[in-house]
Amino acid sequence: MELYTLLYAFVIYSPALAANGGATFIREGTPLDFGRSLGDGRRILGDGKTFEGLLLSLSFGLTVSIGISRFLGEPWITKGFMGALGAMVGDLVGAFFKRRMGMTRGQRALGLDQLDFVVGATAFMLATGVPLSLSEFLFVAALAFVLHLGTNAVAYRLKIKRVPW
Ligand SMILES: CC(C)=CCC/C(C)=C/CC/C(C)=C/CC/C(C)=C/COC[C@@H](COP(=O)(O)O)OC/C=C(\C)CC/C=C(\C)CC/C=C(\C)CCC=C(C)C
Ligand SMILES: Nc1ccn([C@@H]2O[C@H](COP(=O)(O)OP(=O)(O)OP(=O)(O)O)[C@@H](O)[C@H]2O)c(=O)n1
Ligand SMILES: [Mg+2]
Repeated sequence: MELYTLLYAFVIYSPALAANGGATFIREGTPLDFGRSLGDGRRILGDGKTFEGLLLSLSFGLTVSIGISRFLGEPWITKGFMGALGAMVGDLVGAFFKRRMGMTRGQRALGLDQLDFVVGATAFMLATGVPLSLSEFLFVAALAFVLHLGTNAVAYRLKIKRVPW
């Protein structure tokens, strides 16, 4: 794949990446599941998924979308935002499965933690009519996996994240 294609893939996923990073700045907030549990006795989503985190992440995602739209054209405000929204929905689906598997908030789920938001962003961007190739997806997934390990270790040291993963 050409370098240009890789750069393009990174740019169109950047609202989603920024959204996922943005939520981390909220350490406590109103849980999206309002503290409710399912029949299995476990929380629907848990305390790590809040209204405040969702709002902040979408604001970051929108800001970056507006930024990339200056180069890619106005439709990217919507397309980028859909990527950010998809990332956060993917993160919620990931948390839902973690709770169903009996994992507590912040417990490590290698693979799921790094890729839930990339899968969500991809699904939402495809639904918005963004043509994504498998190689672009695989590139961004691999990049997000490595970046996620790095950013989270740094975010933990800066006391932004509770756990280093
Ligand atoms: C390649 C290796 C091994 C290391 C790379 C090290 C690296 C990239 C360091 C960057 C360090 C940095 C600037 C850290 C700041 C700490 C921080 C704010 C981290 C936020 O990200 C945490 C993480 C949360 O994920 P989780 O909730 O699922 O656990 O988000 C992961 C995000 C990504 C993998 C996407 C890439 C993110 C970034 C490059 C930085 C974070 C982006 C923002 C804060 C958004 C900025 C947006 C605006 C509008 C200014
Ligand atoms: N919708 C969201 C997503 C994230 N966060 C904040 O960002 C932190 C890091 O997000 P993430 O790593 O995705 O959550 P975890 O703490 O790992 O929780 P879970 O096990 O539910 O994924 C969360 O703890 C929470 O403080 C939030 O407030 N609202
Ligand atoms: Mg997550």
